[in-house]
Amino acid sequence: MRLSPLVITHTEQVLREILQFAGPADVVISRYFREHAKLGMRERGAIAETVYVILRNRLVYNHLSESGRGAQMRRLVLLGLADIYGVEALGGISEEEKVWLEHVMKIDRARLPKKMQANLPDWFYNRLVAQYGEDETLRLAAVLNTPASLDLRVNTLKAKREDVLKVLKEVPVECEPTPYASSGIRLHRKIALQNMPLFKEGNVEVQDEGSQLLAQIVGAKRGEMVVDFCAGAGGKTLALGVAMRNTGRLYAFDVSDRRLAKMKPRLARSGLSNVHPVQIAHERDARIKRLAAKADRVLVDSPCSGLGTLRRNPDLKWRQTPETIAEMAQKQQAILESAARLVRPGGRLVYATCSLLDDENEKIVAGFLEKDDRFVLVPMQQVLGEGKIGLEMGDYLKLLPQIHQTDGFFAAVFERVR
Ligand SMILES: C[S@@+](CC[C@H](N)C(=O)[O-])C[C@H]1O[C@@H](n2cnc3c(N)ncnc32)[C@H](O)[C@@H]1O
Repeated sequence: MRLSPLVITHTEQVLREILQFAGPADVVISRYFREHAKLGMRERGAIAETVYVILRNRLVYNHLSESGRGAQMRRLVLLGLADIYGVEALGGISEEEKVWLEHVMKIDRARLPKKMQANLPDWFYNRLVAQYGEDETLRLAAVLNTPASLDLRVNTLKAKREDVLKVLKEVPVECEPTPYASSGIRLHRKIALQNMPLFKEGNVEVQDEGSQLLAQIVGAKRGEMVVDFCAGAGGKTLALGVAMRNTGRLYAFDVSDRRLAKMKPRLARSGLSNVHPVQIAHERDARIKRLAAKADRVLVDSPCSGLGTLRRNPDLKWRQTPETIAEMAQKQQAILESAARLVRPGGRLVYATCSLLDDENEKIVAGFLEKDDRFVLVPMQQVLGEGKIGLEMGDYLKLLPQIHQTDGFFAAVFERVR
């Protein structure tokens, strides 16, 4: 099947905008498609996929595009398209471009410098190497630079995992239970889930297995008072509400009205009625004070660099800098300190990020424990045992894409002992 030459020109235009890194790639792509309503589904799919491949492989493509002639943006797009569809599938390329592409596609990328193969910005690569060593960083980078699987969480208020697996297999959709999360299903390919009764009736939600595990380690129980301090569009809120079997009170705080609004239809589908979304102005908002020392459990799913989610958001690695990480760390410390005030004596506090960097993880935990001696760390192995989760961890939950096939996640659990 030959691709329309239009795919090349449109991808060039979108890419030009995205490479200015003024906003998230998915937002730019959605806007571009709204402005070009006539683009067909197939073209849209090809444009989006090509942009993502280029963002993932940017360093290697920059290197390969040094040869050849014409605008560099076009050469990047041709490389992306050739990687996905093969040179023969490209419509509207000149003979010269074809010869060039056939030549560069034969280059053995495994012989390029390791750092280039990782396709990560220098500062990030260096920090990962300092944390994990070079070999592990290369394994991590290789997986971070591939698309994620599609994971679902079964809403066990409405359905059983084995029944949902049966329905999916009848479609047929190849899928299997996730290895660690108790309600997860992993699909082998993306499907138009939004149109399926399973989704519309609230039996499943899309959620990475790592996110499901974070909600599980909170350990929320029936009848408790739980606070999801950075609830966003409610991914973990929904999982917590189900763990509480739709009883007790679950506060969903966030500073973003827009994100909280996205939680509404999800809540409606889920059938949960124990969730109370509250928009707060900032982490020291007066509305938080009346819950001081009342919560059994508080989850801080903190704003972070998102560098653990590069499989889904490959543009993040080019948008973050050491400066944005340092700013983020200050915010994380402030949010964790404020959220801690809500925990009752004997209650638990969970700090989580989807970052791979110590600066946003271990260092925040150390800073917090140093300042607030009412809290002690609960070793993650103990927490996992309590939740019957079959994972081996030390003090923290550290999920890594190359090992656990999830996004990169970090979590620490604290108990208030005074
Ligand atoms: C990692 S996201 C949360 C994702 C969400 N928990 C989920 O599972 O879908 C972090 C959230 O923190 C929110 N946030 C940022 N600053 C905050 C603050 N000072 N207090 C509370 N929430 C904040 C952001 O709006 C964002 O929605």
